[in-house]
Parts: sequence; C-alpha cells; structure tokens
Amino acid sequence: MSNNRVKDIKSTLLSDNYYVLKKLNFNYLMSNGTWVNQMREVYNRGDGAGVLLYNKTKKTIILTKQFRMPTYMSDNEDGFLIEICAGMLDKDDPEACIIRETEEEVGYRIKEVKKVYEAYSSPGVLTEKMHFFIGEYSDDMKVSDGGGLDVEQEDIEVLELNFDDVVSMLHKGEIYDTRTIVLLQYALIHKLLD
Ligand SMILES: Nc1nc2c(ncn2[C@@H]2O[C@H](COP(=O)(O)OP(=O)(O)O[C@H]3O[C@H](CO)[C@@H](O)[C@H](O)[C@@H]3O)[C@@H](O)[C@H]2O)c(=O)[nH]1
Ligand SMILES: [Mg+2]
Repeated sequence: MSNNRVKDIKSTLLSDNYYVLKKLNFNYLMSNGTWVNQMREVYNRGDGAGVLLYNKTKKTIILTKQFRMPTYMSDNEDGFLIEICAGMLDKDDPEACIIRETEEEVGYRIKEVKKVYEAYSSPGVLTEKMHFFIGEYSDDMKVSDGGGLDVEQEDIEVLELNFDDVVSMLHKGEIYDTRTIVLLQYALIHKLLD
C-alpha cells in the first residue's frame, strides 16, 4: 500500500463473527486538491478462484446450482443461482484451490487448469480478488458425485449442460452470476468449444 493521496486511516472492527467487516475512516485528497474525510465499510473474506469446466468433444460445460442467501435477500426469486465451480482460497494457491474445489463440488479430478483472468469481485466493498481459470474435463476424470462438503453444509447440484444451451440462456439474460458470465464470454471470444 502506498498512496500519498490517502492518510490518517483509522480502522474499526465491526464484525469478525465469521469473516471480517471493518469501518475505515480516512482522509482523501480529491483531484481538485482538497482533502475530504471519507468512510468506507470493507468486508474481507479472502480471495477466491473459479473455473469453467469444458469438454470439447461433447461440447458441454459443467456448472453448479446452489442456494445463495444474499441473492434471496435481493430479488432472486427462489435464491438458487447457476454458477461456475468456485471456492475460497483458504490457505491454497489459486490453482491448487480450484483443482480441490472441482473435486469437492462437481466430482471431477482434473489435472490441469489455465489461468485466464484475475479481477476484483466487488471493489467498492470487498477486498476479494477472484482468480479465473478454464479447465478441460472428460468422463474418465469423474471420481464422485460432488455436491460439496457435508461439514460445510454445502448442497450443490451439478449440471452438465450443452454449451449452446447455456449460451442461449446467457443471451436471454438467464445467468445472473458475474463470474459465470465472464467465463462464458471468454469461451465465446476464444471459441473454446468450436
Ligand atoms: N457458518 C458460516 N459458514 C459460512 C459463511 N460464509 C461461508 N460459509 C461457509 O464457507 C463455505 C465456502 O465455500 P466455498 O465453495 O469455498 O466458497 P463459495 O461460497 O463458493 O465462494 C465462491 O464464490 C463466491 C461468490 O459468491 C466468491 O465470493 C468466492 O471467492 C468463491 O469464489 C460455504 O459453503 C459455507 O459452508 C458464514 O457466514 N457462516
Ligand atoms: Mg463454492
């Protein structure tokens, strides 16, 4: 951290009930030369990784469907969301994390992934940086039904879908998760399943 337009940062812990929510009070030098006092709430739940799992031969991809309480509190009718396979880094590096999450959530033991992007998830409020991967899967990599970890009460439905069907869902506005939209668009731009 080095920025001579930010000073006198005071941090107040609002919650560390599960992850960490802080209130940051600081002085910020505006572009017009005046100092202003600002307050921002910042939520730190670590960084994350996600992967688009695709099969070029079958022209399919694997997605997940799970209940997401924050979306239910917003305007997502039943609170279920279709998403790429993703998880939080914990102590892993991003690549190890996404290989582990792929087995836990969807039941495939993949060997290789390719990093395609690194981006802040919601920079106004979250510290989280997301590491985006793509990875090829095949039927012989399947080692379990997936579904997530019981100890974490994960309840993940595994969806193997035709890429063209998902693309038409994307175009109809039926995919509501930014990370999923990003990787589907990556697949389209780079003609991953052509
Ligand atoms: N008790 C409790 N458990 C929690 C809480 N928040 C998360 N957990 C537990 O932590 C697990 C995290 O599972 P992961 O698969 O590692 O993370 P994720 O929730 O899928 O997160 C991914 O998607 C997020 C987007 O919503 C990303 O923000 C994140 O970086 C990652 O990619 C959840 O299943 C749940 O058991 C909480 O507030 N309380
Ligand atoms: Mg997850």
